[in-house]
Amino acid sequence: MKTQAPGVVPPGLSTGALSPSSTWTRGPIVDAGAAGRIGGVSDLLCPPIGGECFLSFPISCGSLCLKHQTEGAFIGSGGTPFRKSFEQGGTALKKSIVLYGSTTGATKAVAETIAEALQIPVVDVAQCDVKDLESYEALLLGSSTWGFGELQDDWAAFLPAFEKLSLKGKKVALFGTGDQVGFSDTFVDALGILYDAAVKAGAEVVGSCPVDGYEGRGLSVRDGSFVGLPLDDNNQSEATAERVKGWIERLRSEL
Ligand SMILES: Cc1cc2nc3c(=O)[nH]c(=O)nc-3n(C[C@H](O)[C@H](O)[C@H](O)COP(=O)(O)O)c2cc1C
Repeated sequence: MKTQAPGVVPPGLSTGALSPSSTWTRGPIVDAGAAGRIGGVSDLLCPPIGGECFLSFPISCGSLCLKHQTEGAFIGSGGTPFRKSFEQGGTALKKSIVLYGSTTGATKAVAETIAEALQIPVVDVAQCDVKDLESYEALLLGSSTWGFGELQDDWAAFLPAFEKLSLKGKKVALFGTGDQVGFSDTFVDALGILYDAAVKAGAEVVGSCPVDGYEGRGLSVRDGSFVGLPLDDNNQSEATAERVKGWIERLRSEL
């Protein structure tokens, strides 16, 4: 860790109930990925240590860490408080990767958005060596659905190798794009296929979504919820950005 000279909270950032100038000092610069990312723009780096808490947020020149002497302090951006993350003890995001299959680019675009927001690698399943997945603690799997309820082609080719993995102790989150009007009975069925494969391999699947707001149903609905994040750029493109954003925020606490 490198340490910086004392400073103040950069302008434009809210420190909640705390004064940005009187009590905050600029702390060490930390590799945010190594320290763990928790929520929104700000990242809580670790739980209180010796009565201090350490918080960071990405800014254009990197990740700046602020140190405050008061337990329970929080910092946020855009009005989002991070006290909740703080109270949860600052769990770091597991070592995660996004793996996607996409034929016309819709799922690829979502995969890249998710990977960028979580600052984790993203790989096209068509280019993936299954051995490369073993070192990850969490896999975010994306696939579109083709035919009538079939996995995207590259995913279909990869599935036999994927099914041989042991995913015991690992977490899996699923997302996918589909068309709930043209294919109302097989809407995002790929999520259901990947869900079954992940559960069979011993993974814990997180990131389910309520069915509210969707007309399509199919294999991806279990116990009244989608097993992952369903997206429909064919009919509800205006909802995609918000759905992705909300899902990412929930995932941060589930991964
Ligand atoms: C021939 C064809 C079959 C499709 N079958 C389904 C389907 O069964 N279920 C579904 O939800 N979407 C289905 N879709 C819609 C695609 O999954 C959707 O357009 C998706 O966003 C494509 O994503 P990609 O570009 O990442 O492959 C189908 C589309 C086509 C053209």
